[in-house]
Amino acid sequence: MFLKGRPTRSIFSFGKFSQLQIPEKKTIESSSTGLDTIASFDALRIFPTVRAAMVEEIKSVYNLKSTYIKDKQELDIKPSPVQVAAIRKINQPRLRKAKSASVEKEGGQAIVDELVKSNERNKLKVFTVAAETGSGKTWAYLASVLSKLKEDDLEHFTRSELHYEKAKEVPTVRSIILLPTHELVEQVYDTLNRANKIRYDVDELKVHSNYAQFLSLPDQKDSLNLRIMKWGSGDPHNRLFNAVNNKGRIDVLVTTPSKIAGLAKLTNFNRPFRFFNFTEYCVIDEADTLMDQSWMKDTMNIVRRLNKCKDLILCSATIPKEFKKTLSTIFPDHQSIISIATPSLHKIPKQIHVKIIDAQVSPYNGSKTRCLAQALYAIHNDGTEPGLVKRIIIFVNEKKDVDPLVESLVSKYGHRQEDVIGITGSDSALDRSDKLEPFLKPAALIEDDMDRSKIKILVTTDLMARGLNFVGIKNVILMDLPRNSVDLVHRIGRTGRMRQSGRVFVIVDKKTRKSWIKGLPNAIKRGVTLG
Ligand SMILES: Nc1ncnc2c1ncn2[C@@H]1O[C@H](COP(=O)(O)OP(=O)(O)OP(=O)(O)O)[C@@H](O)[C@H]1O
Repeated sequence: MFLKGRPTRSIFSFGKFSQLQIPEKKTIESSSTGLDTIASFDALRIFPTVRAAMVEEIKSVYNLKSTYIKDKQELDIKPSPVQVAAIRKINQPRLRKAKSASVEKEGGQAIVDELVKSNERNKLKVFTVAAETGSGKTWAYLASVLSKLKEDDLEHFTRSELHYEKAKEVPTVRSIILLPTHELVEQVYDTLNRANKIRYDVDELKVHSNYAQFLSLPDQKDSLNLRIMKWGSGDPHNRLFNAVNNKGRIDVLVTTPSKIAGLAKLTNFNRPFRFFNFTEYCVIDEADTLMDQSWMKDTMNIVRRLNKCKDLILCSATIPKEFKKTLSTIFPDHQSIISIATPSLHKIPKQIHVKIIDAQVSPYNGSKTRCLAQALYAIHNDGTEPGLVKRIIIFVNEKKDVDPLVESLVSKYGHRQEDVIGITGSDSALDRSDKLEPFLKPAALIEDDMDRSKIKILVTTDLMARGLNFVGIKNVILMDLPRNSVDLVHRIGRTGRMRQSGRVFVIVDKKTRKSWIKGLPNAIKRGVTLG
């Protein structure tokens, strides 16, 4: 195993495929202050109704199968480290608009003061949020964005109720969440939708008096009542235009960069980007993907158009080496970049156990498929997850290998056709969503499974490795060594999410049986940062 870097911080280098930026010590230290003292969302600056809806949404999808808790209402939801670190830094209040120039300062000085304040109020701030997989980054940025939308509404209301009502009719998109795939658009949209529907009793929230009048409004007192829209693959462009033109502003638009970039090709709409002229908050999730060369053009075309954007939040579980350079070319003013990184960034959660299986030895004699079949048999019969459908995710590097592997597991190794599912980018969005469904919710009881499956195997590529919130998956098998350490982190991160346990089996053969990969399990156990 390569251990390099200063003795105090050993790095596990993923061979020549090492692509992960070593997290900066000062960033981690500045993000870590107070992590151990803040054990409740109440201690964080979150708009009260957003906090209430968030906690209830997290409870609503919590996987009780990994706990001894019977009723979700008994859950005590505490903020994860990235949520503490990100919300504290992002949700800083900006200078609010002064009612009138400060009377004691006459003439020029008052104007200068107001200009300085106006710059501060409207200056673009770029936040980078980096934390390990499954650590709750989605709510780390949603809590911040939704709080700002509510604070802005409160400010409108404070000026006058008429002003507040008029603001709702302005045809604009107030905030955008950008994600790389249709599945992630669905996932974040579903999270927002659930939170938006949560009913709360404002009286029970014990809110500060300056919220009371605002929160007694009919459209505030029972639920967040935000206008949330997903604009995914297959959704026509005029669906966005009609939504904004006919019903007024959209609070949160969840979409992909290519959807918005596609507006530029429209000839039958004048000024198709006009709805983004007043967008104030933008999140780029899986930012290292959306800012790599294949996505960069679309992503940056959008960011450049958001000339009223105040907060740009770049979020990811991995910071590749070139990411820092990319950022400094786009945002030369380093002062405007506020980096947030948790101590566990680029570390595999310790509750994930990694095992290397050598397909070169007997009885596999170099056949990785035979080795895989044996691993599946062993998992199937190891007594874990009793009574539940065991779900296993297998990652291969090449899309062309998915179907042949599915076929081989069924025809050669006796698995039932309905128990082995292959997903690639060639599948339609609808097919992918149907196939993924059993893996995106807690394990079902065998007797409740429509196919009476005892095991459900998903064979897929890195397309499904990023960001997807697989629920309660206990076994991930890497049929091929990932191309680099970024992909390794995301594949492994489909299990062991939010402090749950998980196992990862890495199958190697003479081509990939590098000496260093054998050091991976021990490096993870020792909490070594991946390079
Ligand atoms: N404070 C919390 N306490 C318990 N569970 C939480 C908390 N915050 C979020 N979760 C749950 O943790 C799971 C993972 O959250 P999320 O998908 O945001 O992780 P992530 O950091 O974005 O992962 P990835 O890097 O893989 O995208 C979700 O099911 C979410 O409901």
